[in-house]
Amino acid sequence: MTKQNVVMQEEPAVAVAAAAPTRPVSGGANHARYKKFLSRPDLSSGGGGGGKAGSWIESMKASSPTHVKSAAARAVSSFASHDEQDYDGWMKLHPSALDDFEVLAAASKGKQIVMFLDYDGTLSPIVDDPDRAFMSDEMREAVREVARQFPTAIVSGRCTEKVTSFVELSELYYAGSHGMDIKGPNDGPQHLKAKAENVLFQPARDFLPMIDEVYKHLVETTKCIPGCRVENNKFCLSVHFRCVDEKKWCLLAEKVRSTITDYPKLRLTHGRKVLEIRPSIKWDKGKALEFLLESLGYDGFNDVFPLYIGDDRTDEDAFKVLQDRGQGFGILVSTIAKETNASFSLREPAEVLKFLRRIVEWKQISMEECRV
Ligand SMILES: O=P(O)(O)OC[C@H]1O[C@H](O[C@H]2O[C@H](CO)[C@@H](O)[C@H](O)[C@H]2O)[C@H](O)[C@@H](O)[C@@H]1O
Repeated sequence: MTKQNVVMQEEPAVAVAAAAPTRPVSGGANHARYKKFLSRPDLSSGGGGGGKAGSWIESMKASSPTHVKSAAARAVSSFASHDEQDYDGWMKLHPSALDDFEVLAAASKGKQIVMFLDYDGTLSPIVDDPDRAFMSDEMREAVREVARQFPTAIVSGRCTEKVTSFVELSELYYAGSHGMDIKGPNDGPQHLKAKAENVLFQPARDFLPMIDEVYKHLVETTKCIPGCRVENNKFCLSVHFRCVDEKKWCLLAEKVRSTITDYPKLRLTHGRKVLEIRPSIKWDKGKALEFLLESLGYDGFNDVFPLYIGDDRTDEDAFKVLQDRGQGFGILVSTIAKETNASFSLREPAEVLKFLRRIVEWKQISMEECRV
């Protein structure tokens, strides 16, 4: 494997899209159940192509430097020591899920844990090339063990096919394209497979031709910008600027802005060094979490305990759902202090690995104790 530039820390930008009228869309056997969410405009954001490229640039710049600062470089900079102070205060509000594991375990005692895992920056480190964001074999093994103990879903901005090919575990649920492409496991115990058939859901299916058209247009118009990369995530698009010279960000923002101006049914959000274009439907990772809980038969039950681990701004929708339901916990993966709806934190994928191993071990011990 080629050595990748692993990114240590970043500040995510805020979402800056605008409301656009949406049309009802269809998508799979579960469409009727979730129709109520689909015809509403997304009021949390701005408008299709509306807004000025300048404000986009501010959001793009709110991210950390394009390339990684090494741990050593951070250690010697005064910026790092100031940051560390902020981080210590923040950690009091969002304690480490490893250090406070017992608190978390006690809260879930006697309840059915359901595990939700983001992919990039959570199970795999952030690297320059999105096609090479592989997860380690140890991580895969840990996720496999987790799925043996608890229903487990991967919730990602990537298209379901791509994230499935990275994770390579057929016993999981997958919610790709920011939750707009949900499918159940192909594998596993019969009772889970039966439930899985109820899970296929694609609320933005009508947008496929539009997304394809915009993808082709963006590939064409951004090809003059070195380092820019447009990724087709099936129901949404990612325009990566991690490897674009900062001097060209304005040009890139303008090209993306002018493209989506022609598509008022699309909206723009920001991720980690990425502009994300998606349908203006009221559907996100939080809605996907609720959908999966309901499909698994846990809706309305007090004895279910969802855990959601993620690093990105798009994961906040899921953290918020858990906070509003007063159920389970969100765990934010971050090495810096950030505003979040998550209750706990972990610093990086290496800590996620430790946490996953720990929860499996805890579950096995609890089961042993029940037997004796
Ligand atoms: O929801 P996620 O699973 O976290 O997916 C969000 C985006 O992740 C990927 O981009 C990010 O990771 C890349 C690889 O480390 C990195 O190069 C890029 O800068 C990050 O934004 C993925 O490529 C996107 O399509 C996802 O939307």
